[in-house]
Amino acid sequence: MSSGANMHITVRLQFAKNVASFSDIATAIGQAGGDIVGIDVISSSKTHTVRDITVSVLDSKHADVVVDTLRKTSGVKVIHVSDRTFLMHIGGKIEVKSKIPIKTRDDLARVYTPGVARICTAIAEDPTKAYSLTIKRNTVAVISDGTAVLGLGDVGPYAAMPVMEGKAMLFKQLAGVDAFPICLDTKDTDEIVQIVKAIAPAFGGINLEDIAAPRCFEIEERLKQELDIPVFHDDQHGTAVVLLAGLLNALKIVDKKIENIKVVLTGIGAAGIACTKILLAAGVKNIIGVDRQGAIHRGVQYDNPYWNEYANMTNPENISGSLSDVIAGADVFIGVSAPGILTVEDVKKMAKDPIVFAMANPVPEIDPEVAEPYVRVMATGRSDYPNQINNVLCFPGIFRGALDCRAIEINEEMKLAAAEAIASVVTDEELSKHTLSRACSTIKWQKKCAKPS
Ligand SMILES: NC(=O)C1=CN([C@@H]2O[C@H](COP(=O)(O)OP(=O)(O)OC[C@H]3O[C@@H](n4cnc5c(N)ncnc54)[C@H](O)[C@@H]3O)[C@@H](O)[C@H]2O)C=CC1
Ligand SMILES: CC(=O)C(=O)O
Ligand SMILES: [Mg+2]
Repeated sequence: MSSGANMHITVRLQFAKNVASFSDIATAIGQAGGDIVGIDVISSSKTHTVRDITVSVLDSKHADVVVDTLRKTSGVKVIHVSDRTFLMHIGGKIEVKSKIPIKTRDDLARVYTPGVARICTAIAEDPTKAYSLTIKRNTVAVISDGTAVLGLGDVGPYAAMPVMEGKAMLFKQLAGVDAFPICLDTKDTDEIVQIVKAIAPAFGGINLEDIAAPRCFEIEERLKQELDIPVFHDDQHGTAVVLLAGLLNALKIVDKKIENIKVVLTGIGAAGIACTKILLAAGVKNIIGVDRQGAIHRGVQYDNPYWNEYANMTNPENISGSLSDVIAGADVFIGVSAPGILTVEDVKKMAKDPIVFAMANPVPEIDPEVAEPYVRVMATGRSDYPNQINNVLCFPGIFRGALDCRAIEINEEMKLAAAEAIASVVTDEELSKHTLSRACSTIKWQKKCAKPS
């Protein structure tokens, strides 16, 4: 399955009018499996035409095939190839803007020295004034060490930036929260805790992102203890909230009760452990976690202490075996693990009306188009398929609520309330196997989360 969401390339071509026609070009692209979605004439002379042809392709390899085919077409010269997703990232995706124009010396004297000194003094005398006189009350730090970026793994702090910039955009656009991407060039737990504590005065909340398990658990716990602003590991709690929201709606479609279902969840890391905990809190009784070595069960001493704890709270029948073994009879599959690990054969073994949430990004555990004929409800984490179950449905709104009521934490009750609120955005009349969730719907429910803690 393609990892490039809706990948389009734009190829600028020059072709000699007496050698090649546009239909030759269209045929070449079609034969290479590309789909023309746009044509712009750039210039035309008696002998040559230059056109920008935008082509939908499956992925980067497929793009190379299309371009190679064009290069081999007689009379055609490829001038350059661009990718609209790359174009969107040139120079980064966000910027800082002033709220007040500085037009006069008087303005300057008030926003900056000497006027600003009186503001500093006021805050020094009463630090809570930082909430009214600085950006703190509406600003969140998006912190990553780049060790578990989407499902790409440890790609490092530089490569993590596009995701963190994207999260900052979503905070702003969906909930009006100002967010800064901060990617740290360290994997040391103590150092990360120390750095985040040291920068905390500027922020009203800390959103930890894409920090690998199990280190993420300690970092979050210590920061929660030591800071008086909400600290929220999005991959754990944002994911858990949206998963529960999606499941509540999916269960209505299949008419099953949460306490009766069997759930198999793959990927017992940051997202998987938090998803399991919220499902247990919501009433699921039978949940089996599967990681690379198979089902997590009691009777094994795992090196990962979180898995020993996991074995004690899940898998009531203490079943061992591979994903293919334990999936038999499951009502729900939840994947927060790795691409392509669920097969159609596995899905066929599930109970009647299977619910499959293949949430790994960017490539899910099963291609939704392959799974679709065998499942009742299918969801992924992607924006280019129906039923997006992605923490973007949660983190902007839950922080909006937390900042507005100046909450000092985001607790379990707030997460459950957020899940129910997100689920409720889709009304019973609208609910169908293709409208489980509504992406970008945080504005409507965020107010419900904004209760003082
Ligand atoms: N849709 C959404 O909103 C979200 C999706 N995710 C996705 O979930 C995945 C995991 O993310 P995190 O929990 O943050 O990472 P993590 O690194 O904390 O955990 C990943 C876990 O998956 C396990 N795993 C890897 N390959 C596996 C396989 N073949 N079979 C079974 N288990 C396997 C790893 O051993 C590890 O325990 C990523 O693909 C990520 O993009 C994560 C957060 C939100
Ligand atoms: C969506 C997200 O946070 C992830 O895949 O890591
Ligand atoms: Mg993430």
